[in-house]
Amino acid sequence: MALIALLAGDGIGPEVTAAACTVLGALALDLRFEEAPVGGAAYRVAGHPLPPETLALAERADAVLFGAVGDPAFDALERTMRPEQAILGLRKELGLFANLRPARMFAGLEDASALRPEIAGRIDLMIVRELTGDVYFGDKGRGLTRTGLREGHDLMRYDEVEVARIARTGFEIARTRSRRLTSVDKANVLETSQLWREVVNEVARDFRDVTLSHMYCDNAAMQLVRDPGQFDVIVTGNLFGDILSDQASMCVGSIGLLPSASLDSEGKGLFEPIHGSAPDIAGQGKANPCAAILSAAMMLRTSLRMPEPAGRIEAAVAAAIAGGARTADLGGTLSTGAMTDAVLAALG
Ligand SMILES: NC(=O)C1=CN([C@@H]2O[C@H](COP(=O)(O)OP(=O)(O)OC[C@H]3O[C@@H](n4cnc5c(N)ncnc54)[C@H](O)[C@@H]3O)[C@@H](O)[C@H]2O)C=CC1
Ligand SMILES: CC(C)CC(=O)C(=O)O
Ligand SMILES: [Mg+2]
Repeated sequence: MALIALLAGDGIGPEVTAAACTVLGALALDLRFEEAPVGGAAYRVAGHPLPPETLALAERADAVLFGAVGDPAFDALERTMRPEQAILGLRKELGLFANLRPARMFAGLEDASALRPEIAGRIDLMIVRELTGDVYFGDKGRGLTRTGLREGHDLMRYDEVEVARIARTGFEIARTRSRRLTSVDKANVLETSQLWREVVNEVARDFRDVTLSHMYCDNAAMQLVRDPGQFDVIVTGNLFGDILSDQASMCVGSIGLLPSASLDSEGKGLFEPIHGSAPDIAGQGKANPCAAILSAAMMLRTSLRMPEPAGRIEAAVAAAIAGGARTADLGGTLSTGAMTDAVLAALG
């Protein structure tokens, strides 16, 4: 029986993970759930956003199902104690360097996209985001300039091994899709990106069957709304991938639709929607649970090697949406619970 660490977190995290668990429960799979507090919820009860017991559970579980962290009540805390540190800590401690964020247009949802329907209809892409390096993990600090001005810094840094392993993931995924890989960087101005591009080109020699192109991040952001159909797999760094995936979500209708898998070198992983804790709608039953439900499907397919129920969940979400089920973010009126019911009904 597979052990799932259930880390619901803050804001809408508990609402959307509950929806995901309801859907998993309907499939009567051989899964056991163990819950632990994380983020602001953990800070409240244990004085730390990532208590050792929570990390230990995540380490011994077969997979982690994660909601979101972030709570405005803790905005004044120093950075290392903020709820968001919990997800960064989990990614680093568990070695989850590869973050897969698929974005595809669901049939019938073109009207919800920020793009024209004929453009939105072509979207089916995978963002492969490096997850344990870059400015989120480089040296950070505050100080004073020589003239007494307050300053802050976050070092952008990658080494060649970190770039090569995420590039390899990008190429391998491209091989399972249409064999087109776009590496996104900012090599015109960043030394880190020049190393990134150099190493991606070196790794490309082992994947001659994949067509590699390079694009600067600012252009990629523009192309994502101009002609997203040109992209199949995008491989990029932590910061650029974070931003581009939120943007991609609006191209397909809502941030409430995009799931993610964060994987280590053996395929063990943490599965979470790409969105945050959404304090503006927390506790109101407004959250779209689809991203969390689809994250549970990614968990089944990727870490637990259960492709059949994963496919059933994905098909049920698509069928519910095709049948007109819409939460407020998609222009509809369904609550989180009613949207989950629509998915359950489509599950049969
Ligand atoms: N992995 C994580 O735990 C993440 C945590 N955060 C944290 O979450 C908190 C809020 O951050 P924001 O920048 O507001 O980003 P957010 O993703 O939480 O929300 C952005 C906007 O999207 C909406 N939204 C998000 N998820 C939705 C859903 N499932 N259904 C319908 N609407 C949804 C929200 O209502 C809000 O208007 C912050 O503390 C942030 O640091 C942000 C991103 C990821
Ligand atoms: C705490 C943030 C780095 C999380 C985030 O925005 C993300 O992973 O998408
Ligand atoms: Mg983000």
